[in-house]
Amino acid sequence: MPAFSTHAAGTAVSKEPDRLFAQPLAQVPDFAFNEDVVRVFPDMIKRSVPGYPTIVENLGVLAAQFAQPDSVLYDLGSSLGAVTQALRRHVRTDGCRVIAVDNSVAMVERCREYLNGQDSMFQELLPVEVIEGDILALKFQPASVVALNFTLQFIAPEQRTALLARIRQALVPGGALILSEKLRFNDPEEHALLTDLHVAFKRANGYSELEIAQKRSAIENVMKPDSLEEHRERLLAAGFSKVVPWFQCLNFASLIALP
Ligand SMILES: C[S@@+](CC[C@H](N)C(=O)[O-])C[C@H]1O[C@@H](n2cnc3c(N)ncnc32)[C@H](O)[C@@H]1O
Ligand SMILES: O=C(O)C(=O)C[C@]1(C(=O)O)C=C[C@@H](O)C=C1
Repeated sequence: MPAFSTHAAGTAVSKEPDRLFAQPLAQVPDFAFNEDVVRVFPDMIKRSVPGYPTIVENLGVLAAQFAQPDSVLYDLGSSLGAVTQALRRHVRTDGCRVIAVDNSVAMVERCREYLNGQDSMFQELLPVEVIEGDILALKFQPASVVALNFTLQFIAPEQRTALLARIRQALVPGGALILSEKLRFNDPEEHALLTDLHVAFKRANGYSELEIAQKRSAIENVMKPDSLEEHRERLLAAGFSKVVPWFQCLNFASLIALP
C-alpha cells in the first residue's frame, strides 16, 4: 500500500490510518493537535467529519467569488493546509496571497512540507505564508476571504465573539468569512438523531465502538460546538450583516458570513 494519498487539491499527504483510540486507555487524555494526531490527521478528519472533502474543495470555489484584488486570504487553524491548497488552486484574483495560521508546531511543520510539494506540482499558485501562532493574537491585514474550517469550536466560547469582530473589521467590501463547524442542536430529539447518525457514519468508516467512545471523551473538554442559532446571533453581534448556510451533512455545517 502506498504511504501517501492525495489532498482534494492533488498533492501527496500522509495516508497513515487513524488508530489513536483503538486500544483501551486507562485514562483518555484531552485531545491535542500533537505529532501523533498530525501523522494520521488526513485519515482522521475524512473519516470523522461528514462532507469534509466536499467542504474543502468548494471552499476554493466560494473563495474565488469573494476574493478581491490585492488582499489577503486567511486560513485560520490551517492544520495541514488542505484549505490553503484549495484556495491556491482556485483563486486567480490579482495580488491575492494566502496566510495560513496554526498554533500547533507539529501541524505547521508538516503543512509547510505539503505546500512545498504543491509548489513543485502546480504552476501559477497564489503565494503563501504559514505562520505558527495563536489566531487570538493575530494582527489582521485587509482580507477578502477568511476561512475558519472546524477551528472556532476549539476556541474558548467566551473569546469567540471578539475574534469574529476582529475578522469582521479586517474584511474588505465584497469579502466573506467562511465558517465550518460541528453543530449541536437545541431540540433534544434533533440533537440525539443527528448524533446517532454521526456515530453511524464513523462506524461505517471503520471506527469501533471503543474508538468512537474514547475519541468522544478526548474531545469533550476541548471542543465546544454551538447551535446554528448561536452562530447566527454571534456573527450578527460581531458586525456581520448576513449569514447564509451553504452546506450541511448530519451535524456538520458550513456558513458564509458577509461583512
Ligand atoms: C480541526 S483542525 C482544522 C482543520 C483544517 N482547517 C482543515 O480544514 O483541514 C483545528 C486546528 O486549529 C488549530 N487551532 C486551535 N486553536 C488555535 C488557536 N488559538 N490559534 C491557532 N490555531 C489554533 C489546531 O492546532 C488545529 O490544527
Ligand atoms: O466530532 C468528532 O468526533 C470529530 O472527530 C470532529 C473533529 C472536528 O470536527 O474537528 C474533531 C477533532 C479532529 O480534528 C477531527 C474531527
